[in-house]
This record gives sequence, structure tokens and C-alpha cells, in this order.
Amino acid sequence: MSQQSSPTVFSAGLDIMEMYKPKPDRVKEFWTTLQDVWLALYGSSFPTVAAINGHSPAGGCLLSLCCEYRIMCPNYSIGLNETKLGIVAPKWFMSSMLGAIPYREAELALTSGRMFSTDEALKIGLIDEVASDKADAIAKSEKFLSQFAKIHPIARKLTKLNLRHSALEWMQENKELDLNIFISFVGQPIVQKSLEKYLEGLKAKQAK
Ligand SMILES: CC/C=C\C/C=C\CCCC/C=C/C(=O)SCCNC(=O)CCNC(=O)[C@H](O)C(C)(C)COP(=O)(O)OP(=O)(O)OC[C@H]1O[C@@H](n2cnc3c(N)ncnc32)[C@H](O)[C@@H]1OP(=O)(O)O
Repeated sequence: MSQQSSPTVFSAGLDIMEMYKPKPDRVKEFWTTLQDVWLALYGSSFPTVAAINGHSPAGGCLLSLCCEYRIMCPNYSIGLNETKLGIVAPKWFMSSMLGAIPYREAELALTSGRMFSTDEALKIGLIDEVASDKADAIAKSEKFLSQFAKIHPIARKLTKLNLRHSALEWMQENKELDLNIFISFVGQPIVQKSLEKYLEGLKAKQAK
């Protein structure tokens, strides 16, 4: 459950203003912080559930994909919509999605930057359950977690971390490479132009 300033947003993803005209003194910290959050959450030895009580685009969707189980409230949207911004979901965003939905669904979703409604997300397996509201999402999360009381904690932890091993190992070994890809990618004029257009679209939507 994220504690957000907007009651209808679980997480709006990365701050686009950090990628639009990025400041050289901030960009490294920005990206390595995200890498570290992913490593900590995706690689957590604890069982994790995302109670998604709001829209969850891109980085927001990624946060939920780090968890083993996703419960979402109705009438929100979720997905890795990066291509809609003219950017590319990094390899580890993609592998997080592939841990939840079949390759074919992921390919269609990622290439089109599709955002799914709660019901659509349930249908493809991007979320595991629908909750009627925030309290129900918390109750369902507790129910999911309580099943592990009967499972040996070391057996559960090693099983989870073995399943996630190759993605985690890739990141641990390639943090610097991944950072350099990010910096050179967002620095391209064509990418900056796309982000500018996307931001204009957000502002125009808000002005309506
Ligand atoms: C080979 C190459 C390999 C690798 C490439 C490397 C790197 C590139 C990949 C980087 C990965 C990126 C991940 C991301 O997370 S990108 C961010 C994606 N997020 C979005 O698209 C969300 C956009 N926002 C919305 O859809 C809506 O705002 C939302 C969240 C549904 C809420 O809607 P609503 O309540 O109606 O609010 P408004 O739309 O009116 O927005 C209010 C206000 O917030 C600003 N805003 C919204 N989201 C963001 C954001 N993510 N960053 C910055 N600002 C945001 C919006 O513009 C409004 O601002 P204002 O100042 O006008 O109040």
C-alpha cells in the first residue's frame, strides 16, 4: 500500500521532470535509487503484496510487480506505458512483468504501452485479485500473507530468491551499464522531444 498525496494514484511512476532536461548532478542518484529500490523489493526475502489503491503507470506498475501478489481496487489503470512516452522500459522492468504474465501478453502490452483497467489486468494475470476498497485490499493482503504461517520460512525464502535469481544477479552485475544506458538514452534529442510532447498532453488534459 503506498501512502500517496492523491487518493486516486498508487504511484504515477518516475518523476518525468527528472528525465526531461535531466540535471547532470541528479541523474545518477535518481537512477541508482530506483535500481536499489528494485533490488531491495524484488529481492526481498519476505513475502510481499501490493495493495494497489489507485492508478499505477510505469514505475508504479514496476513497484507492484516487485511483489509476489497484487490486489487492486476497481476502476483504476495499471501497466508499463513507457512506449507511450517515447521511452523504453528497461530490461529489468520487462523481466518483472514477465514474472507475472505470459510472454505473448507482455510483448503486446509493452510494445503498445497499454494501460489495463482493473478487470482487464485480472484477466491477463497482471493482478491476482480485485478488492472492493482499500480496507478489503488490506484484508485480502493479510489473508495472502497468513498462508505462509504454515510454510517453513527458509524454504519459502530460498524458493522465491532462486526463482528471481537471474534477474537479480543481472542487476547486481550491471548497475553501472544500466545507468549509462539510461543516461545516454534520455539525453537523446528525440527522446527529449517525446517527453516534452507527453508532458504537454498531461497539462492539456488537466486544463480541460
Ligand atoms: C534501450 C533503452 C533502454 C532503457 C531506457 C532507459 C530509460 C527509460 C525508461 C525510464 C522508465 C520510466 C518509468 C516511468 O515511470 S515514466 C512515468 C510514467 N508515468 C505516467 O505516464 C503517468 C502520467 N500521469 C498520469 O497518467 C496521470 O497524471 C495520473 C497518474 C493517472 C493521475 O491523474 P490525475 O489525478 O487526473 O492527475 P493529473 O493528470 O491532473 O496530474 C496532476 C499533476 O501531476 C503531474 N504528473 C503526473 N504524473 C507525473 C509524473 N510521472 N511525473 C511528473 N509529473 C507528473 C501532471 O503533469 C500534473 O502536474 P501539474 O503541475 O500540472 O499539477
